[in-house]
Amino acid sequence: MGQTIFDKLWERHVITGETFEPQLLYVDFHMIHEVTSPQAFQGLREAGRQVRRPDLTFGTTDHNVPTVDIFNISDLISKNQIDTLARNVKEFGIDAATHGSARQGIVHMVGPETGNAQPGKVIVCGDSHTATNGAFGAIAFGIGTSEVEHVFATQTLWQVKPKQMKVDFIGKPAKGVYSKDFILALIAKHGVDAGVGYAVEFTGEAVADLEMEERMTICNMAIEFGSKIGLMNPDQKTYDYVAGREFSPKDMAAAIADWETLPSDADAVYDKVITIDVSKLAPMVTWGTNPEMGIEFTESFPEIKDFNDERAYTYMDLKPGGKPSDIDLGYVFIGSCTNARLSDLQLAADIVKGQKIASTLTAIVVPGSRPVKEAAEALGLDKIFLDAGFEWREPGCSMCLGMNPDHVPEGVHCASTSNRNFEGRQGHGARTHLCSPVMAALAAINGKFVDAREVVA
Ligand SMILES: CC(C)[C@H](C(=O)O)[C@@H](O)C(=O)O
Ligand code: SF4
Repeated sequence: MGQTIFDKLWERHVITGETFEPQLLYVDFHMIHEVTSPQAFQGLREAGRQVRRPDLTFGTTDHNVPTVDIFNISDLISKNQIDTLARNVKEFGIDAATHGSARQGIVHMVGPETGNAQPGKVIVCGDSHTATNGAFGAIAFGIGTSEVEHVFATQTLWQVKPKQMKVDFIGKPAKGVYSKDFILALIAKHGVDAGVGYAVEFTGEAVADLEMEERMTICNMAIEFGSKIGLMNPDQKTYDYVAGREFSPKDMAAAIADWETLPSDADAVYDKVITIDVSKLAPMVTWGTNPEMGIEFTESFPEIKDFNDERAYTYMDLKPGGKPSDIDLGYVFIGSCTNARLSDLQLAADIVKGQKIASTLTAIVVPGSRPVKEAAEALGLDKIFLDAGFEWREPGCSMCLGMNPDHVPEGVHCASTSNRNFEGRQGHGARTHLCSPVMAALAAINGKFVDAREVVA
């Protein structure tokens, strides 16, 4: 019987234990950030332990980073977490993209950018969007703080092998429809719980056609589909992305020869298969308070079917039957580990170029990392955004979640390229509408959502 990429990677990493019982997995790479690592370091210290493989561990600061002046951290908890990370990596001998350094960025951007995200690896991080790295053909998943401590001490982790699902994206998308729309459409159709207990392989010609950055957007939101693990088969685009980075393999030819054995076999068996024809998709916009509460731009907000819908409509101050184009937007946020890579900013800048944002709203662009910020500035994208009336910020998680000074004001509707639209996620009473970077850029210009298919040539 054929094997999936997931089977192959799992098998390579099991140290001990029986299938369907907890098995001890070897961890190839461990990313850490300032929010979920302090207690784990403290645990090590109290037990008199060291980090077993500091060379396989890498840190960055992201969640608490102020994006106007990164060194002016007025919130004491934030400052303490950022200072603590700097102290801990120093004490335990870990390499890090420290505050303000050239490699700094959102943790799920730093792994790929430094060449640490590679096919064949098991990658973990104390953060739920770690599956972003799965786009490289890796098993990558988020872990809790006690597991972070376990990985520090042993470079291993106990895990039960999950079931497997294949999500086949077939067809070619219309212009104006992006990978963000693929994943939002999958979640809207099947729900935020559909992936619970599964490792999800995203595959099909529509995935093969995507560039690596667009692929990462899909794997990033596996957790919004309920799955800790989302992954893709590596191909030439993957190898080209990994090559030439700081931590890419010294012998790329040998690495590629191995990576070519990883993709799922044609006769591999899955516990569940979902097929989505992306040629039938339209740009997506969420109307409610979880990522499943999303519709195609041309649809109306659905009828109330349960208490959750009722509560979401009240929180969002919207009504069934309304349209995305009716939403009175006051904010636009282009950022986050879902959609703040260079290609996202380029797509948004192409829309914005030579235009002005609507006078009724505030719009900010927050590059996901310093390398992205610098590359964007080298291309003059910062000027395009600034000329249009956007703010151009320092990299960090920013307005994706209210852990730093960037908040959407209470009651204000925000078009956001991030991944979560929970109550209060972008600030107390903030009303988030998830969408692609192009939909967000168009919304900034028009003051309301418009159909990207009618604008993108
Ligand atoms: C703060 C962190 C633990 C959290 C996560 O795990 O995802 C955050 O990154 C988020 O996106 O909600
Ligand atoms: S950008 Fe948002 S989703 Fe990504 S790690 Fe930061 S807070 Fe989490």
